[in-house]
Amino acid sequence: MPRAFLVVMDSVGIGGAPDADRFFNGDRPDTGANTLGHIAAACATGAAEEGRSGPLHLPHLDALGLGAALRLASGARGEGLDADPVGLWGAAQEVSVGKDTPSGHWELAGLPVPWDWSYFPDQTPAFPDDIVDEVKRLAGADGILGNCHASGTEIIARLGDQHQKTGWPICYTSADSVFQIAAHEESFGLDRLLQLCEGLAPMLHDRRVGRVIARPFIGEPGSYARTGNRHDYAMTPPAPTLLDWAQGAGRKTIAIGKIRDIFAGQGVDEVLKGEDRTLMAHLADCVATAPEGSLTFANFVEFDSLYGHRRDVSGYARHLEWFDAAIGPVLAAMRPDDLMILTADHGNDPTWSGTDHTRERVPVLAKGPYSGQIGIRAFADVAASVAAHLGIPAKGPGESFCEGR
Ligand SMILES: O=P(O)(O)O[C@H]1O[C@H](CO)[C@@H](O)[C@H]1O
Ligand SMILES: [Mn+2]
Ligand SMILES: [Mn+2]
Repeated sequence: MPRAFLVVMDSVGIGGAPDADRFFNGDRPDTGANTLGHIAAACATGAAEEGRSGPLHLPHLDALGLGAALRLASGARGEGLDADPVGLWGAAQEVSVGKDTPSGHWELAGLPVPWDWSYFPDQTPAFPDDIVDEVKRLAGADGILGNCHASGTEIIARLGDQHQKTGWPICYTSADSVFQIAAHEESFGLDRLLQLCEGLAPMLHDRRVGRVIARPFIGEPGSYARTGNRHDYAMTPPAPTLLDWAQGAGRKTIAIGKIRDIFAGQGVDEVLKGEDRTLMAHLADCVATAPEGSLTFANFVEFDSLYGHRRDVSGYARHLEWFDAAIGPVLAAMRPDDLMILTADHGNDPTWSGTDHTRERVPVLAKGPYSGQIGIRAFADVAASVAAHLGIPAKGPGESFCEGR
């Protein structure tokens, strides 16, 4: 029975979104943002030489059509990405009115977000008093720190010391629909932070704030570092997604990385977590051993969290090159009737101003028993195509691009 592997390279956008002018980093619209295109250009001009060198080298992804998808989506020629695609390839654009991770993943899974998320204004204080009061009550603290838009690494460097002295949680947000709480794992306590976030989440979900995110960190003043114990408390998807369709059809569903959190556990049978390098080993194991008819859904977050938000062009290029080298043997180990789709959920152009995601089209690259160009599709077509390949009913608005190919 055919198996499917849906792999999201978090934030690997390819520009060209027709509605980019309606999304912002600070005051600057996202018009012209192009994560892959600008990284490739920086590499070609010698502007991304930390820990790597020269033109962007992605032979496996390019053979699947990454460079061709970039040209199709945005008209940009990615220097070094010139292969003639061998598989099924194209691009997709989002309709949900959010450039965040849940919006992108839900829509890829066949569920465009049917509402506008709530966002907090880019001002200080950013949060209304009743939310602040609830945080204080749940934390047993007399106040909060932050209460503003911020980058997570910058705000713990700035306020970590004060946090340790007062015991007040550091609360911040971004251009996404998120309420983030940073606290020291030892002086504040990891369990206490997780309980705080879990307790606060229902109030914020009721207001259509998509996620409350625990951001634990360790260390001393001047050397604070975030840990892998981040936890997202996300709103439950308002309707079944590809994961539920597959599970409902009796298929095994395996979530690699953040997928369970993004879907609030809905439709997930098994969870495999870790850093991206560990996740690639999990993906390889799933290709080797996942049962007939199963769906494996993976998210590789470090493109976004370690490099995109940090506006680290060399780091992003390094991670792309690591991913490309590591995915090669995984692709080679697939069975003839397997389908693997490699795509992304939004952009996060590391050459752009600000530290937020960028509205972009995304690549859709597939290895499996299909080939050809699929054009510029809807995100939801990915779910419909996976469902068609698995031979299960699709319940979303998408159309399969596998049919007849
Ligand atoms: O700057 P950090 O804390 O990494 O935050 C980023 O991560 C959040 C959730 O993915 C985004 O909304 C963005 O704010
Ligand atoms: Mn994302
Ligand atoms: Mn992000």
